[in-house]
Amino acid sequence: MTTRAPALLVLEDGRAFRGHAYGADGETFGEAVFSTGMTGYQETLTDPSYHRQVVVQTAPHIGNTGVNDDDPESGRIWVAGYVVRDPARRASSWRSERSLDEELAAQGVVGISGIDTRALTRHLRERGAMRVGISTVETDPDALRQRVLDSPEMLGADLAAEVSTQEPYVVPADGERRFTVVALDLGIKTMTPRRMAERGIEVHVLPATASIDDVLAHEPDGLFLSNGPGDPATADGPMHVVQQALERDLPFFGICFGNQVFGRALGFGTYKLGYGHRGINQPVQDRGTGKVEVTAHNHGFAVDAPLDGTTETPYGTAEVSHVCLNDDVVEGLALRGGDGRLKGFSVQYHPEAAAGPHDAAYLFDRFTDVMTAAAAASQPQKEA
Ligand SMILES: NC(=O)CC[C@H](N)C(=O)O
Repeated sequence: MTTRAPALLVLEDGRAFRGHAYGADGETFGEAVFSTGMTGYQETLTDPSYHRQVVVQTAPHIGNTGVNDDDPESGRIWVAGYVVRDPARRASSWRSERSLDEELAAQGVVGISGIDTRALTRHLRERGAMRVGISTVETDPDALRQRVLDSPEMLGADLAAEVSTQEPYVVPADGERRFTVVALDLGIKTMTPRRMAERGIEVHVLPATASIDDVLAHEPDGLFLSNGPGDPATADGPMHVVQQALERDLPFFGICFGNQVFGRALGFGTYKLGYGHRGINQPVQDRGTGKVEVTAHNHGFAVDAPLDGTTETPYGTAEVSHVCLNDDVVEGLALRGGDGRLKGFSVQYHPEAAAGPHDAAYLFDRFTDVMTAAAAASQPQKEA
């Protein structure tokens, strides 16, 4: 690979790095975040939750296994920009169909290579996630910084509708259908409905703007809310759908953005983390069983709920079910009815694990358990 043209990266606080063009030429802006995953760059790039974020990979070699058409988590690359230390000079994998550099260029994604990603990551850890610009056309850091300061912030960004499907679609159950679930697409990853389909769930994926009537029209056994980009404090529409579903005792499961929206529906607040959790080896404890699972994360916001004790809500009793052992951030919520039955739950991390470890796959089984128990509870009681 020949050395590409110079490129410039400038953070909103003025720190600048010089490297080389990677992917498309041009200029891009977004929120600078780092991901510590050693594998799974294709899944990272195509995760809609990264919309408007510039991802810094801490793994120094990126692109080694090229790009294939099987692993993407959506129909396109969503990251606003891509920052790597040392791109692979050639891709080597029997599954590879083209190089990552070619793919980024074909999809118009501006990147930068050859910069000290360790120094950049340490800077973001100390100062927090912040806006950034990458340019292959601007050489003056002050001029680029001015444009970074003019670009939109992540706090207050309402982005789910920008990545959501326009039209409803169905992912059929593998084998016999056991349950029907409506999934609100706030930025859903391909692997999530697949994990449900494997368990006999037929998934009706609806746009982020769907109403409770749209949901109920499918006569679902449960409601699911997906991951997604932006600030959960803006997601009022989906939050009302969750509240109306809980009023009707519809079993609920949420992942990531879905966990944050569930938290808001239960009356908790959300807040922005300093630099977030992004990687595939984050330790989380399931407080019900005491077990620790190694999990995949991608979140910059979190739910503000008390770690100890329970909270009474209009829909039942809520508690924090999972916690991150690195920093005590809330990683899951559980809602129980008066009889102690689990009515709904959610996690801040990624049990679909694309990419990542499969420790948390049991949560999809838990969803089928909740739907089974709800169906049993709604059966008319037999005469004694
Ligand atoms: N992966 C997600 O769903 C991310 C949720 C939210 N946008 C956050 O950054 O916290």
